[in-house]
Amino acid sequence: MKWPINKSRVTVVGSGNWGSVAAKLIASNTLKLADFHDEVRMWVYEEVLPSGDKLSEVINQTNENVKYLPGIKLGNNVVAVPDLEHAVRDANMLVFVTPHQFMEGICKRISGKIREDVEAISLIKGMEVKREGPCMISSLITEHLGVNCCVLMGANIANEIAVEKFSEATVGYKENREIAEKWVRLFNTPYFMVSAVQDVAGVELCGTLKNVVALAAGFVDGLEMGNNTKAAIMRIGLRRNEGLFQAAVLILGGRNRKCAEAFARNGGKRSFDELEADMLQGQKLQGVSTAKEVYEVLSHRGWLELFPLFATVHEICIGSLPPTSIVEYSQS
Ligand SMILES: NC(=O)c1ccc[n+]([C@@H]2O[C@H](COP(=O)([O-])OP(=O)(O)OC[C@H]3O[C@@H](n4cnc5c(N)ncnc54)[C@H](O)[C@@H]3O)[C@@H](O)[C@H]2O)c1
Ligand SMILES: O=P(O)(O)OC[C@H](O)CO
Repeated sequence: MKWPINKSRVTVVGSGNWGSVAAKLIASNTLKLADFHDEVRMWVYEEVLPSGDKLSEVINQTNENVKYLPGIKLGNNVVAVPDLEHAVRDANMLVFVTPHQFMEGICKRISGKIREDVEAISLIKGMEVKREGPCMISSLITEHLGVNCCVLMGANIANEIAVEKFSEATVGYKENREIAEKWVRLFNTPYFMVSAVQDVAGVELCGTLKNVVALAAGFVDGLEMGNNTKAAIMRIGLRRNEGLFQAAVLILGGRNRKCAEAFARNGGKRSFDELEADMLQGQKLQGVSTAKEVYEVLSHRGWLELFPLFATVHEICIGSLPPTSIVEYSQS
């Protein structure tokens, strides 16, 4: 039998809720695609479980991420690796899917320790704000690692994709259509339909800002204002950017919305840190820090009045405004 000489090796950097589902999707495809090695390494930020066992060892024994995706088999070709450098060193396709606040540290740790021919993709929603301005996570990866970085975003709640309910996502790429199509083949399944567009910034921004919109929706739910109010808040707040966010606002079933609902129900008396710790069992909220980052960018540029929804969400999150402001500002 003749094997292709240049088979690609994939490593998933991250093993939370979406990271584990991404590994499952990819592993189902590498078994079928002749130009990929079957094995998919998944970097695990090591944790000791209440049983005293190490998470990475339990994943390899049970083929399940018992903490972040319990009850779902990842595929026998997924190998959990707790050593970050070991996880990435042989891969030429790196899939980044950690909470965004950890990415800069991860990039610094692996800089100079990856193959020269690496192609990267980010599934991460978030941004870093520097003195020079905002930096989306795909740009952060490119800057630190010197690699091309696509993005994959969509109306994707990981737990639903894990049980193979139909959904879709978009790969955003800069120039190389061939690479984008390779990523599409790696992720696409009958229940996860992936397409590609030549627009990294648009795809990544929609995915990222959706988490702030989801907080606004959660505040309205917590105030028990109903669906009409929720739709009105979205439309008024985003009127200048309606088209951009039409798809994003549909994704309201996730963790950001849920925690924001609890925050508003408690009248803002319990912080998001507390709610995250109580409600998410180690999973991380991205919307609250994204709201802060977006606020800093808007404030720096003098654009706060142009994006009242984003500004109000941040001020509610930090306790400068009560949750009811999400409705009041729209009425003014
Ligand atoms: N979960 C979803 O439905 C979903 C869907 C689409 C996109 N996303 C995005 O994917 C990204 C990753 O989210 P997730 O759901 O896979 O993660 P998660 O919130 O479920 O899990 C948190 C992860 O962070 C790890 N972690 C904790 N402390 C760490 C540290 N100091 N350094 C490095 N890692 C640490 C944990 O081990 C765990 O793997 C986020 O940007 C999120 O917005 C999530
Ligand atoms: O659970 P959330 O709120 O982080 O949302 C999950 C994804 O970002 C939805 O696309």
